[in-house]
Amino acid sequence: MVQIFKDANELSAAAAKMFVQASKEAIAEKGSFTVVLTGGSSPIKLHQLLATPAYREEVDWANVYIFWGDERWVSMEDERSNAKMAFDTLLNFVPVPSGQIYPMYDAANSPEEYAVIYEQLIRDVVDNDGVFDLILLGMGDDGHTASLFPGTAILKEETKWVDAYYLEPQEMYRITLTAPLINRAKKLVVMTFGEKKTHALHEVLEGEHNPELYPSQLLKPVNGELTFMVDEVAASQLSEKRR
Ligand SMILES: O=C(O)[C@H](O)[C@@H](O)[C@H](O)[C@H](O)COP(=O)(O)O
Repeated sequence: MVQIFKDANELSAAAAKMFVQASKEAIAEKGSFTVVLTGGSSPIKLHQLLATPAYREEVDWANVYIFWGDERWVSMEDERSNAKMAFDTLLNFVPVPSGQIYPMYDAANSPEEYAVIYEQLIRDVVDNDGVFDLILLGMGDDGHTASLFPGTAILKEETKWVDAYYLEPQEMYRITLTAPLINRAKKLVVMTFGEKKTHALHEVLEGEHNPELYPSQLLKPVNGELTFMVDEVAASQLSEKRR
């Protein structure tokens, strides 16, 4: 499903309502809400809204479990850290127990070792089937999502849930959930907006199937639902029927 909003503000407000609703449903059903946050700049407004009293008080944070979809392998003080961004914009302002926050980084391990540990953490905290209640994702200008970049071997991964690799062009390690795990989620939401995303969004949703080039095409939930929340500018090359 594609939802089109006037601008990033409207999109972020709708995403905040969706987050609240998803948390209520999951907690009513099984007592916990397991959510995966994304990096990049797209979720910043959503985070800031969730930290305001109107939304903050609607979420039962004591039962929320926070994971990440991907991370740049840098310390949590580094400006490039997705975890740092989430603490600075959301997690420092909401009463989620610190023991229920699982950054995708640990200085005591190598990225490859930590990928194995993180997968086990998901089995222990989420469930043995790796079904998250909500996975939030962004999309890069090139159609990547999480750290699933065009042309990388990780796009072919079929068994591991988490993996790490050296991303040559950025000269750093990335650690990421893989498509087989992401596609197990109950709810997958890709938030993306702005002119730089127009071309990739069109290719991902309406272009030829070529996930090697547009990895967001790998998003195909097995049992859950996939929603692209986009703004009018990003959607401007989509066919009429979507708008
Ligand atoms: O750590 C990362 O780089 C991300 O998690 C990545 O997948 C991001 O979501 C996209 O690159 C979109 O980034 P923007 O939101 O900044 O456009």
